[in-house]
Amino acid sequence: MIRQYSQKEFKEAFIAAKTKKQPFDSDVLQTVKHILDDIRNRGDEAVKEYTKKFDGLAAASLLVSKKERENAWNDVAPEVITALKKAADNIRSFHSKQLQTSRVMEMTDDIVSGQLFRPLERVGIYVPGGKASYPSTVLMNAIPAKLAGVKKIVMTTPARDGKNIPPVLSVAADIAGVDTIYKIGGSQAIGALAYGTEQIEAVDKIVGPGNAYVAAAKSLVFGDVGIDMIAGPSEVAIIVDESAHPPYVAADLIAQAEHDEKARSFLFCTSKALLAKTLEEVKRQCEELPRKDIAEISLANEGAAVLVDTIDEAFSLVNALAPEHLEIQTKNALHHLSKVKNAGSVFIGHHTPEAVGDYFAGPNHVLPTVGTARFSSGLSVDDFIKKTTYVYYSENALRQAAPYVETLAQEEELDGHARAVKVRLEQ
Ligand SMILES: NC(=O)c1ccc[n+]([C@@H]2O[C@H](COP(=O)([O-])OP(=O)(O)OC[C@H]3O[C@@H](n4cnc5c(N)ncnc54)[C@H](O)[C@@H]3O)[C@@H](O)[C@H]2O)c1
Ligand SMILES: N[C@H](CO)Cc1c[nH]c[nH+]1
Ligand SMILES: [Zn+2]
Repeated sequence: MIRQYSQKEFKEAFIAAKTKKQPFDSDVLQTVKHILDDIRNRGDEAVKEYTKKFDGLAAASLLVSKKERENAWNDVAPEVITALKKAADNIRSFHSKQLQTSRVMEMTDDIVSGQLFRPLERVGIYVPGGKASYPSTVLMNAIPAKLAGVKKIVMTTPARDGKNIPPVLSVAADIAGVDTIYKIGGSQAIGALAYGTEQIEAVDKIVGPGNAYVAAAKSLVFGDVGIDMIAGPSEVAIIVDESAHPPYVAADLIAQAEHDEKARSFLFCTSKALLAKTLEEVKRQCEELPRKDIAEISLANEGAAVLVDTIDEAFSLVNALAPEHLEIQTKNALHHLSKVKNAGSVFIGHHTPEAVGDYFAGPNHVLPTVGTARFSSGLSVDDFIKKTTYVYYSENALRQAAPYVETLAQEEELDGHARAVKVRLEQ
């Protein structure tokens, strides 16, 4: 099942190796290029054709109507609605503390400078819906946008049954404050959001995960619109010592593996006996899993277990890997937090499975993958805010600055820049 690697082998296979960063191949890219061009040229007509072709939905309007949104509430179990509302409260509370307001950096009689914080006007949220529905992803994407003050949040997701979107996605959208929902999936959704059609107004930024077609489309429209990130397959790295419980560790490795055949679950363990027990437990638990096939493929092809001498060695490998999720299941786990340099989100102690973060705890579950946690962060309120700097100088302040500005302008041989200062001080 999960293969064991020496530290050296692990470094070669997962860190030094030039892992493919783009989660799509050139065939997918070509298909998506064609779809995007078609949508730019033919608008709604093309969107409808692809929606019929890929999702089996043929409809005059792809908008989820007010009536459909109201009816959805009758089709979702009360306990699911309660859980969504409770999760939404936690996500809102966590993200509300990320909010920053415009700030003044300097304020004297002669100089005022600062930063204006302004929300994006229109944001598109892609919610995957090909193989499964993810209401948690609706909350994770829409709540930070709403808190940031985005004026219009437009969500798209495919109608899996060829008719309607899953009611639970519509209910989650209502709870999170989504304004408009369209029954569109894949690259045609990304194209419609990026370029606009007769029915759909273009947005300023597109966020949310999706399959290879969605990822390829997001990479191609970037520049015309903003995007959050290109999400690759999910990952978890778990650091454990002899205090860990094999059934807990195994369950968490499997929880990530059941997402996708390409998901990556890594174990770093200081105890040989515990490592062996955990791998046995993984085998046993997989047998009971409805998504056994996906998890087994993922664990066998993409998983790795590494025996380390010390916890510090485990952190050194994990920091080089920069995983999407890191779990620390050791004694005094909180004390190790300071050793984390690169990871999307960290889950600390024996009673904090990553699943609690996927749904409920408050931090965002849209996180950097395949090593990109070295230079980027998970989705947050900041993704929906633009920061504009401003400066005011009095004549006196300009006079003080003039010699320096003119010197630097001359150094760069930009006489026009120097003149823009001089001309104001000549009389
Ligand atoms: N990182 C996260 O937070 C997170 C959360 C939820 C899901 N995910 C990931 O999102 C992905 C969801 O994938 P999915 O497929 O279930 O749903 P999806 O909604 O991303 O993709 C479905 C769409 O793909 C398009 N498509 C399918 N086959 C096509 C083809 N041959 N040519 C052109 N377009 C085609 C169709 O338009 C269809 O509507 C999974 O990999 C899952 O692990 C990630
Ligand atoms: N673990 C996923 C991100 O890697 C998010 C998710 C959604 N639902 C369940 N899990
Ligand atoms: Zn998950």
